[in-house]
Amino acid sequence: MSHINIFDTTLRDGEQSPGVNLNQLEKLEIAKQLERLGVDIMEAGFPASSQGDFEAVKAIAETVRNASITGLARTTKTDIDIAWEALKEAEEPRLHLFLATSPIHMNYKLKKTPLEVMETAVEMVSYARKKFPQVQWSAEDATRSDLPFLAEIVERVINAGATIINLPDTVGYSTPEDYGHMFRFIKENVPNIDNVILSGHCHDDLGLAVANSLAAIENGAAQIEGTINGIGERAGNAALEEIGVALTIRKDKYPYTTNLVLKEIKRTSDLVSKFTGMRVPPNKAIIGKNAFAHESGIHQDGVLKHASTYEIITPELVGIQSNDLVLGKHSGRHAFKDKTKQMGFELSPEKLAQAFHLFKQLTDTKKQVTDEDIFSILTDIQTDAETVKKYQLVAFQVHYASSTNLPTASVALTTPDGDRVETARTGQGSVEALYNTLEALVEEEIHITNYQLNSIGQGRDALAEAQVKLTVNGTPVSGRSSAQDVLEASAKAFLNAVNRIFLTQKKTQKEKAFL
Ligand SMILES: CC(=O)SCCNC(=O)CCNC(=O)[C@H](O)C(C)(C)COP(=O)(O)OP(=O)(O)OC[C@H]1O[C@@H](n2cnc3c(N)ncnc32)[C@H](O)[C@@H]1OP(=O)(O)O
Ligand SMILES: CC(C)C(=O)C(=O)O
Ligand SMILES: [Mg+2]
Repeated sequence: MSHINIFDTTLRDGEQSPGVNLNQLEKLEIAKQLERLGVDIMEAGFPASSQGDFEAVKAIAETVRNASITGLARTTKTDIDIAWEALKEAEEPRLHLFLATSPIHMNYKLKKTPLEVMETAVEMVSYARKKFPQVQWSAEDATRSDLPFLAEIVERVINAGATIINLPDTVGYSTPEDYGHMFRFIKENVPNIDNVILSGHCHDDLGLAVANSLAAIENGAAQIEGTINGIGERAGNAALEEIGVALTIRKDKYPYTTNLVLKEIKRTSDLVSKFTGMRVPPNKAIIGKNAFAHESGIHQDGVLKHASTYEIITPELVGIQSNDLVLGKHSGRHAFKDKTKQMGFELSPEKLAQAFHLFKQLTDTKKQVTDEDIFSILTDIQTDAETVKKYQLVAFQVHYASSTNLPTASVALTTPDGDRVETARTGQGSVEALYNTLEALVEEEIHITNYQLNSIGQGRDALAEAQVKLTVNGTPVSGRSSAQDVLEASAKAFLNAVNRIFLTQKKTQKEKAFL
């Protein structure tokens, strides 16, 4: 059976989703989880695009040992040099160099002739190979490129030293038949094509990304690129969990192996969803809440008689536990520590103590503490930047007197300089009153762009998770927090977002020296 390399780009193309803004701690947590999931290559970011991306890629390259780490670069020596500085400590550093080959992109965006594009690609691949043992070259917008031109440029970049050739459907325009045909054409018309690995990279603008990826595999691609939960630019990228499970469940049709550990899918999906704030729709294949739920009588009857009547995938295959009831009021530190390990967290002793304290507080007020609740506590704590100066919530109160009076919130905070400040404001609703008060207390200029409230699990005592997107002095940031009380979760999510600006500000100063 042939092997398919799985190339994950959640941290690069996935982070290009509008409104998504991951900090370094969150990126590292996702990277460690992708390693557990068994991806072969991880695209950790675009190092030359910002100091923040450079640092995150570097940290991931220095941490992850069981996957090849790559970073994106334009065809410029500066981008390649910066990428090398970020990636050189990786176990297997790899450069991902791209340049568009379609007439539309060459004419209107790059303003280069096909010959200039060809020469630039060859020169930069050859430059990159002096540093990197592996160079992947991507023909951006390959699916709208002239095929004979594509074949010629691919042949030349292979001669220049490219070791992987990626043919992306950048704008999600292709159909499975077109995409398969392009791979066959390149296989048949590029004489040195067997010296490299061919890769597929699909976007979901027409809802065909996974189907196109499978067509690429059937026509010679030995590497497939995608993201967890299918997040990414516009309608997103091919969802890797769907490709991994399709290759497993339909082995009869696709006789290929991957290194994916399918039971890590659920946890990976949960982490990505939580950190990006992009919730998974209930009907999403493989990891949606309804993916294994049977609602109608005839289906339920069938499943009770024999699960395979309506179930082609078992929840256990992708790591969904049927019974997620776990620790309770009387559990101690050892059991809790053991649980955190089982859930894939490696917490410092201080963070573990903090998590245990929150868990115990929750068992006092919530009837059943589930894995979902513990996961939420642990992810919040794991990615809380402890060293940064921050605003902290001391106390708050919201008065909702009657439907004729506006709610009033009073809040007390400690500021990054350690001062205590407090004030009160009204609003049309309780959350607005609270946010008006917080805005009045923080020094920074705040503009809220999005606010979402969800419950974690079920029941009237379920944890609330608030996610907020705002601009702080014009810089977009997002924050989240969970608590049993919706207002507490909302206030903490607001401060979580504002506090991120201190990380960003540190970077901005460095960035001046960097660019
Ligand atoms: C298909 C994809 O997903 S490609 C990856 C897209 N990802 C991103 O763009 C996210 C990160 N990007 C950024 O932070 C910024 O765009 C930066 C830092 C990379 C560049 O910022 P700026 O220098 O301000 O340029 P800006 O983004 O406005 O324009 C892009 C420039 O790169 C050029 N360019 C685009 N692709 C390439 C390429 N592969 N190689 C060389 N140059 C390229 C464009 O033609 C344009 O050049 P011009 O200024 O001469 O017209
Ligand atoms: C950078 C390239 C590979 C890309 O993301 C695309 O073309 O979609
Ligand atoms: Mg892409």
